Amino acid sequence: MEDNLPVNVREYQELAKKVLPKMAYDYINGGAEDEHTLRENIAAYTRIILRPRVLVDVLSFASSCKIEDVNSSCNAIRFYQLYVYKNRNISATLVQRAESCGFKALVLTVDTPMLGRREADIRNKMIFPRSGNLEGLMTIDDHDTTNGSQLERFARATLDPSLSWKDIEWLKSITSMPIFLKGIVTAEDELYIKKTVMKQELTGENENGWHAARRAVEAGVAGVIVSNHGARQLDYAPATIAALEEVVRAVAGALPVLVDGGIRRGTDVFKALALGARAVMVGRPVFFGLAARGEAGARHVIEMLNGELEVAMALCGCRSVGEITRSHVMTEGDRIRSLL
Ligand SMILES: Cc1cc2nc3c(=O)[nH]c(=O)nc-3n(C[C@H](O)[C@H](O)[C@H](O)COP(=O)(O)O)c2cc1C
Ligand SMILES: CCCCC(=O)C(=O)O
Repeated sequence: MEDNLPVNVREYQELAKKVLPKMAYDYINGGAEDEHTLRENIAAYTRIILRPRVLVDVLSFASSCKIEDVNSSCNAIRFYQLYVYKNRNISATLVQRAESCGFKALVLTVDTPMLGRREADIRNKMIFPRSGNLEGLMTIDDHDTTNGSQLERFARATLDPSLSWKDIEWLKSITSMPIFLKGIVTAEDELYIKKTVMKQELTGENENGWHAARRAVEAGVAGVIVSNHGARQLDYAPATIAALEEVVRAVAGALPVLVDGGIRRGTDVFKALALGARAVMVGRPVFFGLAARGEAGARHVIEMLNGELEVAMALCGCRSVGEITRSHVMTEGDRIRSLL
């Protein structure tokens, strides 16, 4: 066993910064433009306060809340994240490969019709490693390592900026995997999703009911992920934890809502669940763990978050994830409303 293992995500981040080449660390850690949303993704969590309950007998908490309950990146279930390329055949091939490998769901990233301006990458003349997945499917003719971000040029050449709702229909026609949409931060998008999904499947007899919505979900979009791409796309997009509740309300139980962005503590996971997320996803913490200590580091990061969540749950008086409720947190909005 190594001495002095990091005890939290921030310490993993410090280690990752020490061991990674600057270009790689900046690529992983950086966000778009002023990095306002990058800071906010984390800061918005710090403004949410927990409201613990005491004397509720939580001694059995260790058995009831595995990270699997809240994190879709566990070993057992794999989701395949998809970009839609200008050449649809490439995306179709990737989808079919994922399906035949046993991936359980597709995560379609919808916030990247083009790449956000990541200024650290532009400054570092970032070179990105060729994706093995695209071998034989795409030849990328870019030997220019002297100018700007190579990833940005790759994205401009290959990603389809005309991606739209009709492509969801196309995706559904080529796969039986459930499709999650990743990159939603407003109720307006949510309502559109709900309407589109429900229009196809609702019979009218039970238009507002859970059953109809569930049938719709089974047949259509399986869920949405409130995400701003780790603040790497549109700077000044809302912090995801601040956007979550608006989206959850708009969906009104018709679809599961997941969230990512800025989660660095078990208490952050707790806050996201309290505000209506069915599960959370983490990005950079896993990269930091991986960079610092390989697979063991990545695993440790997830275990630490799980351990922190268990403690937070126990101290808030929650014996299972299902016992975490909206009244266990106080947001800035709640504070303002309480003064009125
Ligand atoms: C280095 C790096 C690469 C990423 N690549 C992708 C990607 O290819 N597709 C995607 O949908 N999101 C990508 N993301 C965004 C993550 O999926 C996720 O939304 C984000 O990292 C969550 O925020 P967090 O890092 O604060 O946890 C990437 C993030 C990082 C840090
Ligand atoms: C084409 C972009 C792939 C990587 C990515 O999504 C990111 O760096 O955030």
